[in-house]
Amino acid sequence: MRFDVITLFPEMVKAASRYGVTGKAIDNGVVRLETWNPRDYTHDKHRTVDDRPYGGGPGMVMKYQPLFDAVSEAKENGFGDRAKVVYLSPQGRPITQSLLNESVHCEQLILVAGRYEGIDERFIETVCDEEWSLGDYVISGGELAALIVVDGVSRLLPGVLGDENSALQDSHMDGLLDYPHFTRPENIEGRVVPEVLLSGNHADIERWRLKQALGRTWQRRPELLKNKQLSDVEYELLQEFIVELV
Ligand SMILES: Nc1nonc1C(=O)N[C@H]1C[C@@H]1c1ccc(S(N)(=O)=O)cc1
Repeated sequence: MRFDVITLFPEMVKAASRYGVTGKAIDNGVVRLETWNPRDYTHDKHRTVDDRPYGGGPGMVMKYQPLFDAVSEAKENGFGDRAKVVYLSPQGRPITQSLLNESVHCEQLILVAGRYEGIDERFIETVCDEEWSLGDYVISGGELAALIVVDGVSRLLPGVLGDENSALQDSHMDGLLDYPHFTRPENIEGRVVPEVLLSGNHADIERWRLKQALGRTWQRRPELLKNKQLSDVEYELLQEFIVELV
């Protein structure tokens, strides 16, 4: 899979991609990451990428032409019109696990990281296929959002995490929050590891983990359960969790 990030700060993106899961995926060739700087596609001596907003108001807006040319180069260097162009902005579709799961099937994701107050609307309308958002807040640049997409999708690719299952068992992978995790020592200042996890009984452990995931989701993010059709076993486990609370 190929990611192309359109960014005024390519070094920021490249540096952050050298570590962890993304770095490993790039090193073993499962992922290719390229950056394209709109400033390299300007034609004036000041290498202008932004300008004042029509209608007045604070801040600057990123210009259409440098962005357009940078995306065109990324497409030409990649999979052409088979690439999906995504603009990262607070106006976009929330970046959730299901969005990341869907994106695993893309051959090339061109991620446009905005700066300033945003980008010329005509670029979004004519060049971008989709708009995605980290959440309902404004950060200084779309690069962090792009890096989250690169990391979140890369870890789902076969061979990246080593044991593909661990990505599938992640929190939110099945619409639930994760169960609690423990490692040595067994006792930390009197706080011990749940007995079931030391039993070696994998069926009991799996049941306990599912109960914890259901219970934590009910406690912390009940709205996630609205989208989930609980099986009889899951419903029973959640009831058990709630009863044990009181
Ligand atoms: N949240 C986010 N998820 O992804 N990117 C996010 C983000 O805040 N990017 C900001 C730098 C850029 C930006 C883009 C668009 C707008 S605007 N005018 O559309 O409000 C404001 C600020």
